[in-house]
Amino acid sequence: MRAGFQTICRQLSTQSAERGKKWAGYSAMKYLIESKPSVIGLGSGSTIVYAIEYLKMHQTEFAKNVICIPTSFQTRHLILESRLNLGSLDRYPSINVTIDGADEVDERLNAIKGGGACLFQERLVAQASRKFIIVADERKKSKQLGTKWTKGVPVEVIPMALNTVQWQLKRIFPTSLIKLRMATPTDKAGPVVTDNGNLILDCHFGPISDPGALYKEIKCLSGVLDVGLFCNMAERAFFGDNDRENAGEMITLF
Ligand SMILES: O=C[C@H](O)[C@H](O)[C@H](O)COP(=O)(O)O
Repeated sequence: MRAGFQTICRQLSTQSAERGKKWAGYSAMKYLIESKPSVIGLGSGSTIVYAIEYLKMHQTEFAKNVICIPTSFQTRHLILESRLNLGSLDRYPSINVTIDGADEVDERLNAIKGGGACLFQERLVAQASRKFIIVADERKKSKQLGTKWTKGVPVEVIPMALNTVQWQLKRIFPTSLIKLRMATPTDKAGPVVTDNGNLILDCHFGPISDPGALYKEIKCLSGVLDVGLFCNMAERAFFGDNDRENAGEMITLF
């Protein structure tokens, strides 16, 4: 009986989160289209699906012509499936604007990313972009990173460096839990493998007082490909309201 009640609560919370994600994805894409960019970056995850859906639904001249740069296998597939123009960083090293999801976002629009193991390509595309926009449902808004997203900061590590990087991290952060991310056993045995053939260490630091400094400290370890802390990159964010249909908030930094 109790388990049934919990299942219903979980379903309701998922449904309301989808409402928030949809508003964020649709609104950000609508906003992006207004500036008529020629090359756009598309992030990964479940919220970005709504942004791509909006573009697909509006089969305008813009949708026919805009070049879309993916940040993952997932997004590449979505772009092709939606019959949009797939581009690459090789051909388009400069991007007008990128929309991407996030796992937690603070008031300065610093974000934890990589909950879906897609951080490295996301950063490549974000750093090639003149504007970077975050889309998320309101649960992701936070006063301090590390307080809402409790699964840890994702760190992408090259497989041959796994043990030594894990050891280094434990030495630098002795009180933090550092865990190799494992796949769901029904989907794959063993660890999660990223689109780049690497592994993910989820690092539980608790509340993060200086995300920029933490990013630099971890990123400089050899064997670390990327760290899921995106600081001073986003200039705008769309947070969808989970309780009300077609509602949300846009935050602009500069
Ligand atoms: O690795 C995944 C990406 O960083 C996603 O953008 C992030 O996890 C947010 O995903 P979602 O929109 O599914 O919450």
